[in-house]
Amino acid sequence: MSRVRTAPGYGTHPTPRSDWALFLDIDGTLIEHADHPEGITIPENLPTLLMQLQTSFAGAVALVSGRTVEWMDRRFAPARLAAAGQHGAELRLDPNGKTVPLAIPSWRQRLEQELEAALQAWPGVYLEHKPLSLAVHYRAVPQFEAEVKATIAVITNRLGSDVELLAGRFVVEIRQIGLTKGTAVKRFLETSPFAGRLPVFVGDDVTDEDGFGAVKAAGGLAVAVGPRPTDQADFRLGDPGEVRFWLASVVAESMKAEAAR
Ligand SMILES: O=P(O)(O)OC[C@H]1O[C@H](O[C@H]2O[C@H](CO)[C@@H](O)[C@H](O)[C@H]2O)[C@H](O)[C@@H](O)[C@@H]1O
Ligand SMILES: [Mg+2]
Repeated sequence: MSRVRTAPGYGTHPTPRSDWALFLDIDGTLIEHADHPEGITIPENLPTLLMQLQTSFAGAVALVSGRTVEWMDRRFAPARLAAAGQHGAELRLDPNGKTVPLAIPSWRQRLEQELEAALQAWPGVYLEHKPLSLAVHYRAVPQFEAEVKATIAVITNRLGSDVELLAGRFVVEIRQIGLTKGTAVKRFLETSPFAGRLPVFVGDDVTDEDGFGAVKAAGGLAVAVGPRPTDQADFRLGDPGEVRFWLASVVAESMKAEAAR
């Protein structure tokens, strides 16, 4: 596998192969972070880029995110991809198929009520309501991190053993135990058109480590985005702008190869 480095400031990335199965995280990987989950900007050419990638890899491209699949469809329209949402709690193996919720947490309503009440103590902390999970964001007020995390731990401890906390950057995701980006990737790799391809996972955060682990266990490659240290990365790109630039070059290569056939 050759390692490519281009202009200064541009990270390392693998040489593309037409037999890749590509797994893409969203926030911090395809799009730049913003202070609020709905404050992000979708670059104008991103939906087209995603559709071109689907063509380049015969449909073997999936979004694997903490976001809901409904959010992905709405914000990336007209692009519609295979997808795993809410950190593996929902799955859509076929872009034209239905999204399957894999976990309906029994504790969600009680947790929502208790968190809503408790988090009022820290103005600026935002509770994101997702159907199968909840996310507590403290990006706007990072000074409250320790107190917010301690409070979440106390509340979730009361809810039983099937609750899992997942700490990301300025966020604590609360979800049903046992489903991760890694379990989602494994499921994709058992299914056409992903099965039999070389899996490549691109992600920026601690929640992507499960995805990295799953592709590496299948002989694939992990591409880290941004500065967060990780032992699993084979390659590293600096930020979502570099990721999009790289993916566009992958599409261009694939179109050139197709035209030469
Ligand atoms: O798995 P990802 O695609 O990386 O999604 C992870 C979470 O992303 C969103 O939250 C994060 O991005 C927001 C916008 O930049 C930012 O304001 C927040 O602090 C970040 O945690 C999203 O809101 C979550 O639902 C995702 O799980
Ligand atoms: Mg991310």
